[in-house]
Amino acid sequence: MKIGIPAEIKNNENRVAITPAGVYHFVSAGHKVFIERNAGIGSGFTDEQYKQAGAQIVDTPREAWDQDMVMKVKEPLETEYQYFKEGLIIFTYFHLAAELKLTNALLKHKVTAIAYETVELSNGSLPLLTPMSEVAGRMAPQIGAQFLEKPKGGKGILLSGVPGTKRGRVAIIGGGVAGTNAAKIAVGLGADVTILDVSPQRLRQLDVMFGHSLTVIMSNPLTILETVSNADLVIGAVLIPGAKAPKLVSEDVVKSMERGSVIVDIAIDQGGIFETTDKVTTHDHPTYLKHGVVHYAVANMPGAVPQTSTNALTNVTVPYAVQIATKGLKQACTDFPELLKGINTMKGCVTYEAVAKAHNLSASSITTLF
Ligand SMILES: NC(=O)C1=CN([C@@H]2O[C@H](COP(=O)(O)OP(=O)(O)OC[C@H]3O[C@@H](n4cnc5c(N)ncnc54)[C@H](O)[C@@H]3O)[C@@H](O)[C@H]2O)C=CC1
Ligand SMILES: CC(=O)C(=O)O
Ligand SMILES: [Mg+2]
Repeated sequence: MKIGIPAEIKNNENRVAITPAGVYHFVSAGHKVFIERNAGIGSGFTDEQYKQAGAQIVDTPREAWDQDMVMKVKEPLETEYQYFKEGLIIFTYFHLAAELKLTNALLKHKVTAIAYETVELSNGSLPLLTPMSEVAGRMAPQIGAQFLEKPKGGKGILLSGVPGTKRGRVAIIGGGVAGTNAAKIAVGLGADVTILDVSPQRLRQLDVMFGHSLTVIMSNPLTILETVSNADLVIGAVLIPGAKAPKLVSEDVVKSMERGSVIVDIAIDQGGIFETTDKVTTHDHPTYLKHGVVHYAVANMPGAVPQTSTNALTNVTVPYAVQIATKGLKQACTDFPELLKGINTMKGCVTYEAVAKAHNLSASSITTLF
């Protein structure tokens, strides 16, 4: 199979979909890899390193896109829709429940869209989302700490406090991968941390993990109101796989927060869990102020730490991509059923229930389309 790797074009997206080790993996299995010039520079990989691993360097995005399967990191942006063609496989993050225009373009051009974020193992875990949720979760308290500083627009509180003063209060909504990783760092920084989740089983696991170093609370509208209105920093980390994020924190609850408090909505890539995170921000302009609260809503947080993120992401994506290239998509899905869940569109149909629901469409069964 011929695999194309375009350079990422989203704001400050410095990750790339393949490392030289990944190229070597494909080429050893008999495939050809075409990488856009300088696509790896932001992650610390030179064209020379890719060439040595067996890739061909191409000068234009079109040459990278004009292959059988394209691997990317972030969802295709509008300027990339021109490269869509019937039967093309695109393997990347899509977040389609929050992306109507992109969904329509994929359907119109009969593209097979395999979304990293919905590849799901039988135990419900999301192996291709996990590493980036780990990264974004660990970044969230350090970003929050920075925007709590007065010159950055915050109220001017140090999360750890110092002897004789109050510690900063951090509320984390959603105790999955991103939330747990955010909690680890927030506890490490010395903050007073509360984590909320709706799964009783998850609450028990969090209790075992963290002991008395933080407070674990059942998530419901009242506990959200109480915790958020008293927090200096609120981190949104809820996910309903593939679906648009539920708006769990109302505008009134945000209004009840003290001026200069900070919201970091990690779940913004699925639409965000705050009524007030109604727009996505970029690494260039990461925050906006609403009701006196600093809102951070960057949908590609891990793009800012590419040396960590590219390696963590490609460690898990490339082995699946090599299976698809070697066996064909149908056989790869038979051998690795988690990949079947990753297919969001194929042959002009939406094949993922939660995405179809988000756009008032009906989902087709993938097995009838193969
Ligand atoms: N902005 C960015 O750059 C990035 C965003 N993400 C996003 O972060 C979000 C979280 O991802 P993961 O942690 O991997 O998901 P996860 O599935 O591991 O965790 C989600 C948690 O939310 C909990 N939950 C569901 N409903 C809830 C409610 N009403 N109240 C409280 N908790 C609730 C679930 O029980 C689960 O524990 C996703 O939207 C993901 O796409 C991930 C990486 C980067
Ligand atoms: C998961 C995701 O959206 C990201 O890593 O950018
Ligand atoms: Mg997006």
